[in-house]
Amino acid sequence: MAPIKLYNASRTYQTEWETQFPWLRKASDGSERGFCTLCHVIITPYKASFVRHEKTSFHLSSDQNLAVEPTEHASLSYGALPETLSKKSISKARQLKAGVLDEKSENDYLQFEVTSGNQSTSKKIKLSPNSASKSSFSQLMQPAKAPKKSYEATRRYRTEWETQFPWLQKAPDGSEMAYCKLCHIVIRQHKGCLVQHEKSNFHLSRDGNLNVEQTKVPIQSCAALPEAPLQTRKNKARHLKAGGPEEKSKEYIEIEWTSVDQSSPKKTKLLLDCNSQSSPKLIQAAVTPKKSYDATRRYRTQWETQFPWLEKASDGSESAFCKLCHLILRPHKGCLVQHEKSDSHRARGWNLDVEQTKLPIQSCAALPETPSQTSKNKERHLKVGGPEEKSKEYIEIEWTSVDQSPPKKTKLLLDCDSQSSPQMIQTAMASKKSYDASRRYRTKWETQFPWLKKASDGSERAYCKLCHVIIRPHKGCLVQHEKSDSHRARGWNLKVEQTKLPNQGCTALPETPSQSRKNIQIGLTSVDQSPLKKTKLLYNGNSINGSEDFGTCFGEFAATLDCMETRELICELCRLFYSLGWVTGTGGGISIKDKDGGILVAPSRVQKERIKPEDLFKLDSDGQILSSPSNASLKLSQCTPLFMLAYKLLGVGAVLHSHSKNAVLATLIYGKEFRVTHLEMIKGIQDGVTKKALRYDDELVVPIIDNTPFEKDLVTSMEQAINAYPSSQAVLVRRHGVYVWGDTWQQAKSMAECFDYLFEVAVDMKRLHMDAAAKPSLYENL
Ligand SMILES: CSC[C@@H](O)[C@@H](O)C(=O)COP(=O)(O)O
Ligand SMILES: [Zn+2]
Repeated sequence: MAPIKLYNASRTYQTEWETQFPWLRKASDGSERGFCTLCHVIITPYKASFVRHEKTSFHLSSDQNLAVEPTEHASLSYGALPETLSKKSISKARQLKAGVLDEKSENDYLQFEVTSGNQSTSKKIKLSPNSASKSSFSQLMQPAKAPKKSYEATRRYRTEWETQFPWLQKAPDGSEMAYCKLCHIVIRQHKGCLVQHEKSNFHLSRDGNLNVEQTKVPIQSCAALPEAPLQTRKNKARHLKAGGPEEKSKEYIEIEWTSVDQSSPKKTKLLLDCNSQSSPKLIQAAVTPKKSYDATRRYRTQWETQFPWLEKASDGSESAFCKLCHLILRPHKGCLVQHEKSDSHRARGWNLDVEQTKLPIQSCAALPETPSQTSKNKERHLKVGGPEEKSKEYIEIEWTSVDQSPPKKTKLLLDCDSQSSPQMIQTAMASKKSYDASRRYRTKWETQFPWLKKASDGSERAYCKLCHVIIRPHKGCLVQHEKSDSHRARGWNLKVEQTKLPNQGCTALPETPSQSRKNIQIGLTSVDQSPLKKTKLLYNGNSINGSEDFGTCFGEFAATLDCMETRELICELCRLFYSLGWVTGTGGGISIKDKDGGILVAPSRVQKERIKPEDLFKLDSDGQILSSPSNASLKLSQCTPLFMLAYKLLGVGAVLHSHSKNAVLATLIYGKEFRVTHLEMIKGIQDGVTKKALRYDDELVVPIIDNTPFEKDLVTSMEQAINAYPSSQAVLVRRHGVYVWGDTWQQAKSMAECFDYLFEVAVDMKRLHMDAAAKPSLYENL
């Protein structure tokens, strides 16, 4: 292809040319070139070029001697979208010229419809009286002949160009012309013109291809893109992004890149010249991204004045973060404004925290009666001391911020046209009834959410004591908030304060310390900064010596947990017991009393290892339900009547129910009682009467009751067993499992482990034809 000749850079476009060439305008691409408004082509700024162009059949076929006079419409869209006279318009013009239509007499101008893509606009066409010769008039009278096909007219737009020029598409005007999606101009359907256009500053300034972001260079040694010039590299990168034809024949590396529209990263292949002169460094240099628009942006702390809900994102980036919506936002003021207007953000009501306290000005028109977004915006402007404040009247109000900081005074803008009264202001401000307005804060939520209190702004909203954010008075929102990273990062469960370690030779924490227990260990101060509280520190049963007071080892220093901690603990223990095979197949269960005496019980027929704190039921000491899970499909565990037996009869702190195979097998090798002796793990069991730990050489006896088709039918026999064996801390249920209890959950857990071990040993001894109930002397002679 012949190279495109560039015009002399010193040339400038002359407006007076337009007198001679009415179709001519200055090109809108920032250059000094001319633009044919009929053909939509750019022409070098030489008079000779225009003359030449005017004679081309391409132009003639468009012109038809019609001098177009741009109207306002035309100048507005000039240079942008194509404006092609519709055939209907041309034929009308012809008829006018020929005097077939009489509109000519009324007006020298004719209002024409000009089609541009799908749109049509009005335009005036001046009929040039001297332009057409008589012959051309008579020509016009003839039915329109198909114009002689010019070189241009035979050209076709080629879709395959789009591979090379990702900014390209077919002109939306139905013609065969090309169209730049970035510059919004029509270009001749000529590859040279496309290349030329791509190099123009106008286009380059709009070039969206400078956003390639290299994340990894998996190929280590390859020649990459040339070091210079920059534009060439950009072009290559672009070619690759577009998956140009070269890609197939050469080596490439895979890169990830993000598009200007911030959509998720895409993978693409980057072409490499594998002539091996270059190093990976070069690759890197070549593809090192031009900083995208966002990459150069910085978070600005001063935005927080205007947007009280804003903080810098905690992910180390320069992004902004909405404290209410927990959303990361682009560090762009426009985006923040946009976000603030969003329904989701407004539903979180950051701006409903203005509290009007006094109206010092007595007579003033205030906010509109039906407070629309505008009034909210007005308030906001005032809160942030917007520009209007300076020029208008205002009243002073006190308001509290979402961060619960001391009330601030601010000025409320008033439209001082004095039609309104302070009442109106009040009405205006009070009438912002939202969805939330009908909701009420419920104190009982605090049981489940210890970090919760009622917002102190007088509203019905909830407030997180840890995150210092106001939350909608909606349980779902509380649950949601509790799960949020920001909340969890603040360690809602750090409210136990360790005061002393009463005994030096004791381990404090259970073996698998969950976050809450770790917290006990590190002794954090209470979130609400209330005076020191005493708490009990767990002892580990390993330190027990036989016959020690069991309570000394467990009970006295056992940390009692609040409702939420207890809920968490049950979930954790369920997972643990599942892994031991104690609560598989939805069987088995756990119930623990919290420090306020509330009995927490898991739901029935659910996978116990997957339950969540909010799935638990809370009962009082009579077994009455205090709170149920919000998921109404959850039913109370069938084990509940059995758990309640131990609570009521023995006043214990926790009851566990295991379906352990060891327990089941043990019930198969014994009759009415499970008996073992002379096993070290017996020392891990408490005597329910003496409250002392059993000795190694004591005999451990556990009653065995027969199973029933329904769990609830075990109540009678279990009650009898408990009464008949007051020392026992467990009841075995034949072919079913075992119930174990303790004064604290730690005791119950620890004893359940010891029991299980002893059941297993007894079963294994039976396999070895030995009797675990027999004294060792029985075997001394073996
Ligand atoms: C596998 S079903 C087991 C149940 O019938 C029962 O024995 C049990 O331990 C659990 O009862 P649940 O009501 O699911 O808590
Ligand atoms: Zn069971």
